[in-house]
Amino acid sequence: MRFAHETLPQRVCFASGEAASTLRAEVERLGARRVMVIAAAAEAELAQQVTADLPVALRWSEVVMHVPVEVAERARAAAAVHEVDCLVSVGGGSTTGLAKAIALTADVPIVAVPTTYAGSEATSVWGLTERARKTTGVDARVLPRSVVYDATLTVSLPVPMSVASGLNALAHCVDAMWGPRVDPIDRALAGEGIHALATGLPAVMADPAGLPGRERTLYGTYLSAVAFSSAGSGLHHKICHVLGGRYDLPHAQTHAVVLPYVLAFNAPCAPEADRRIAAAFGARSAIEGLQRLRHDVDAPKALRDYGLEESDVDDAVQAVLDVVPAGNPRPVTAGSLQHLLRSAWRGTDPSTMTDGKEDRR
Ligand SMILES: NC(=O)c1ccc[n+]([C@@H]2O[C@H](COP(=O)([O-])OP(=O)(O)OC[C@H]3O[C@@H](n4cnc5c(N)ncnc54)[C@H](O)[C@@H]3O)[C@@H](O)[C@H]2O)c1
Ligand SMILES: O=C(O)CCC(=O)CC(=O)O
Repeated sequence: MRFAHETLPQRVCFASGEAASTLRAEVERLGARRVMVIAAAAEAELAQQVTADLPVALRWSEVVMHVPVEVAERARAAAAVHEVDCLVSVGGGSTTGLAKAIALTADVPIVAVPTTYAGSEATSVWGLTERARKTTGVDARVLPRSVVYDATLTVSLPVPMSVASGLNALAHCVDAMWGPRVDPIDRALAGEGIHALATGLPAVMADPAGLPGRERTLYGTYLSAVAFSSAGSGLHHKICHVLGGRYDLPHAQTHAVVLPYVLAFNAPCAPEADRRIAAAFGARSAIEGLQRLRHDVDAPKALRDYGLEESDVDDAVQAVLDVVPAGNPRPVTAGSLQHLLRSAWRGTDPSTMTDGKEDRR
């Protein structure tokens, strides 16, 4: 066996019901005196609850999904004017993403308090959108120094958003199985992540106010993000980044819709991934396990429901072809991508994707 796996330096605190005291301790560990709290207006109350004891120099609420560069520039300028020495993000992936955009140029530490299952808090991946093009990169400076997971903060996340966001996390696990830098440790983390999410999300559906399902989903989220960050963006993430950046589609729902199509496309040419994903779901095949979960949680079904026009599909195919990751288990052609995206647009049965016999390497 030969591989090198990089474990990222980060403290992770699971602290249900104790975000405020845990966050304060984490900020004190960093010796911070001038904290910038980043929270969207919708999460202002949650943020106030957990940051009341911090030495706050600035509260920032302009948060936009996919982090447009002009929003990042305004936040960076404010952070500089207020001489902040620590960024505390309280919110979903959009909020964490803005903190990362600031840390990328200001080199100040982030403490992240996630309130969705996007997983950005546990990756060193940043994303910025400029003129409808989403650029992503990897930089050690954007990895939050500490993460505080408090499941009570996710109880207010509506069930449909919880499902979509949890499937965003599941997509990190699945895409990690064939990501460009995947190693056996990533696969092990991704398998445990799939198992946690596949049991956590139905529990959230059954009891949205209960903590066990929320805690399990957060645990799966963390594992998914570590696996994804190490393995890198595979075909699924590249497709979703094009759709999110170019057509401003909602991030989590886009992931939730596209995932079964990419899985159905790649699995026939990725037998080990198929076997591991199936085992994590307790199913005969990866796609059977994913489709069962999607049915049980009433997952988002079609891109046409989330703002993509049918006439955008051809344009999207060309844009994705430019960013297909090297080493995808199955060769990607304009024709296969066209079929994949058109199927995802309509929400047709993913098992109608071809079985890949003609492409098997
Ligand atoms: N860099 C990474 O590794 C990474 C990973 C995943 C996602 N992302 C980025 O994250 C963004 C998407 O994140 P997201 O899907 O979490 O969306 P989001 O952060 O935009 O949140 C979605 C919605 O949920 C609301 N919300 C958040 N927490 C809530 C709560 N506890 N209760 C009620 N409402 C709540 C928000 O106000 C918002 O309206 C995208 O820009 C994506 O690119 C980055
Ligand atoms: O921060 C980003 O926008 C890039 C990484 C990312 O979005 C992961 C994902 O697609 O869920």
